[in-house]
Amino acid sequence: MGEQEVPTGSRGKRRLGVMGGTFDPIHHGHLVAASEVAALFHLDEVVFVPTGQPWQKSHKAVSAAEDRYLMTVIATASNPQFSVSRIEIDRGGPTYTIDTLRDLRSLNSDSDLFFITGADALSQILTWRDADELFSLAHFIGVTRPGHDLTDDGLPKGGVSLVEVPALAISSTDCRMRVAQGDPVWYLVPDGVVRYIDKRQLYRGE
Ligand SMILES: Nc1ncnc2c1ncn2[C@@H]1O[C@H](COP(=O)(O)OP(=O)(O)OP(=O)(O)O)[C@@H](O)[C@H]1O
Ligand SMILES: O=C(O)c1ccc[n+]([C@@H]2O[C@H](COP(=O)([O-])O)[C@@H](O)[C@H]2O)c1
Repeated sequence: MGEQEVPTGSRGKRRLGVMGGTFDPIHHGHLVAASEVAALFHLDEVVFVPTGQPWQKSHKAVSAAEDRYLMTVIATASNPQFSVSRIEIDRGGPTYTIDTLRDLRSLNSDSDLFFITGADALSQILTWRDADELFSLAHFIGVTRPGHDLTDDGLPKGGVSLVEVPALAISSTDCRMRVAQGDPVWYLVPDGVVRYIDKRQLYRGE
């Protein structure tokens, strides 16, 4: 991965990062990725957007949107640069990033959008709805993730930046399995999320 130039964006515009995910549960891999990209790309804010109905995960059980939303709020509450949007949860129906970017553009006409994805998600992006149009609405930033190759092969030139972030071999799947087996998730997810999982008895029967 070569050194990437940081896109300057439009003069005078806010720089709004968008971190989309199922967040079932949110973990430190998500938070470190967002924090690193915010610093490297001089973002004013990163909005975390929990998916409503992730259509490519429809064969899997996904926790209630309100639980995933609240865990995301708990995990991000202490960082003044981070916020959480209900836009995908409240829209209803299958979640498409193209709809989210269109909505965020009209709600934030003063901002350039930077969509943050891990290497695994970036490699699937051409399977997303209206993939061609995604790159005209936001600049995409792919981040390294252990076990996945980070590449922009086949993606529009100038539409994507690739960045290395501290490697955290954490996945939501692994966190859910650990809870199901009675193993700790302390320090993989924020403390408040450990408490929330316990309080709501999430992932116990999986
Ligand atoms: N450890 C990590 N390092 C870097 N990026 C990550 C990491 N974990 C997740 N991401 C990225 O965060 C976004 C949201 O991921 P998601 O909520 O699906 O978490 P996940 O750990 O991949 O979940 P699951 O194991 O349930 O598939 C995706 O773009 C994903 O690539
Ligand atoms: O738009 C699509 O068709 C699409 C298909 C799969 C995933 N996404 C988005 O990619 C992000 C990561 O998704 P996931 O399933 O890995 O949590 C999240 O914001 C999803 O809404 C988007």
